[in-house]
Amino acid sequence: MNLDMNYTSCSYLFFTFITIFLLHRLFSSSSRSGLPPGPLGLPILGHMHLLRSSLPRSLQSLAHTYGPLMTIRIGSLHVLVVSDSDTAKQILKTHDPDFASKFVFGPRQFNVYKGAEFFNAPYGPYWRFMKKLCMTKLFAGYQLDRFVDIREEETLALLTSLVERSSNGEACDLGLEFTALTTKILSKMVMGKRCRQNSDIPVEIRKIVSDIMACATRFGFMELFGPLRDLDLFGNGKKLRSSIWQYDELVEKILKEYENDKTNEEEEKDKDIVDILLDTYNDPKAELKLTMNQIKFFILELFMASLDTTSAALQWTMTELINHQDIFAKIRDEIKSVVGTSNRLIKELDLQKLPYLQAAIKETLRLHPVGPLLRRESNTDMKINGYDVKSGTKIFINAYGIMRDPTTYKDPDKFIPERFLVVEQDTERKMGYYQQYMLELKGQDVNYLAFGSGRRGCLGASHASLVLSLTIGSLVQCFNWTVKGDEDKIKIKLPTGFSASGTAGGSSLMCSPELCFDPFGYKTK
Ligand code: HEM
Repeated sequence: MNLDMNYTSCSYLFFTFITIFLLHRLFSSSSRSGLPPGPLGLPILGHMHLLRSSLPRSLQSLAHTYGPLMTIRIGSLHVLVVSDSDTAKQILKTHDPDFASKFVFGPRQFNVYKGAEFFNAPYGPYWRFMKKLCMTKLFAGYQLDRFVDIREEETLALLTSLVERSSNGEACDLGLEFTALTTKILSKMVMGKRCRQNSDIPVEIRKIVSDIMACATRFGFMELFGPLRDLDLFGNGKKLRSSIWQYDELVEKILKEYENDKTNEEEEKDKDIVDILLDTYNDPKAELKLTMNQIKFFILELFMASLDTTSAALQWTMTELINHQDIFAKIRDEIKSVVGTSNRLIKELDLQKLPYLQAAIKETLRLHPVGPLLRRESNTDMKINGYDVKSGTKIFINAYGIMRDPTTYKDPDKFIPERFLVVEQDTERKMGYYQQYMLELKGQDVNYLAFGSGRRGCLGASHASLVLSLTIGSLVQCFNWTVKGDEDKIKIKLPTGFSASGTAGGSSLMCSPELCFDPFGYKTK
């Protein structure tokens, strides 16, 4: 009897094992096709049933089974997912030009500026032309230096409003404050002249850009089912198109005012981003003739690329600092040691002397990257990790997973800013702490991908880093922060690695500022 049972269980186990093995070979992207491995897929859904609300996190855990290069299918979307820094290095560094296109994911068919994209443009003449313009003019170092007054002025305006709230004992929604701050800074950089004449422009832009982004993010699910993506079942496409037309009306008016007010005497140093774009548009010797639609869409893309990202990064940093009061206190001490007895507010010039503040921001973005999955598309056939990667293959680089890899980062889920100070002190003698910091921030080191890396890395990283450091430094210097309600810590409701909503923790960051250093000098305790 026992023997029979053992025999039956063994046969059962044996056949189960063989069946699983055969099914795995049948459904997974096996080595037969030369493709990297991947889990069992379902018809139509693909691997959707294996993915949870945090896509980067789900992909990170699948990579533990299927390795650093795996095949994933989400509905009709077939992608290769890169989950370690060695493989990422091949894509972002060794073969960077061959992977310098991005695959597009989103409701492109409802965009009224068809074919005018820069952010998602393929690696071709238009993208190269605009990238050069960004690097040499629009976001060049000297241009960013010129915008220092805008950043300091708007930070001061934020502090003024918070001092007022603090003296009235009111809480504030930091999410809203940060989005207003980042819109005002960018609006003044892009179209400063118009903003000086009409201070409502940033508010109008923020409303339109928020509407556009809200509509655009509602498409995700339909997008995954190929042909369904063109059916505007819930009317989001119509809403999206109408918001873009609204933007078009506003930007058209602004561009016309620029053309009308144009004078030949204008000095280079007074030019804002719209001035430079229009100069390029009117330049008969320019390598490429820009169209008005390209200019309009480029401006919109700048707002879309920067508002939610910078605001979310600011919110995540404040969340981590409020939840780690010991680190908050260390940053304040560092600031005190730099401003000394001068009793003044920190300035951008001080930032180079505040490595702990910078490390805390860098550590926040390591844990909570606002762009957790980098997109790439191959331009040519090649082999990666011994697997065939055909031209046109779509790739996700899991920046979230790579930045939480325990082989690179000890205790990867913990908030430890000190981990960045050690590396920086080692390299300090070679090139200076701040330069090293900026290079790492921009993805020089493929273990740190908060701003992406390679040709398609973030173009606003230097600007964003200045805004983050100055804002967070000022908020730490001037206020003690408590969470509204009974809790002493902020509960992070959204799984980390998901930040599409642009709000840390998935809800508004309601906090109470208690003034401890008055930047205006009349209420200091
Ligand atoms: C904390 C703030 C920000 C974060 C965390 C962030 C992050 C990123 C990431 C992860 C990418 C994709 C990079 C890649 O695929 O390798 C990206 C691309 C980009 N970002 Fe940012 N970004 C921020 C702010 C900004 C700002 C303020 C601007 C402009 C003013 C900006 C402009 C861009 C542009 C134009 C691209 C596309 C580059 C290309 O495809 O050629 N970003 N950003």
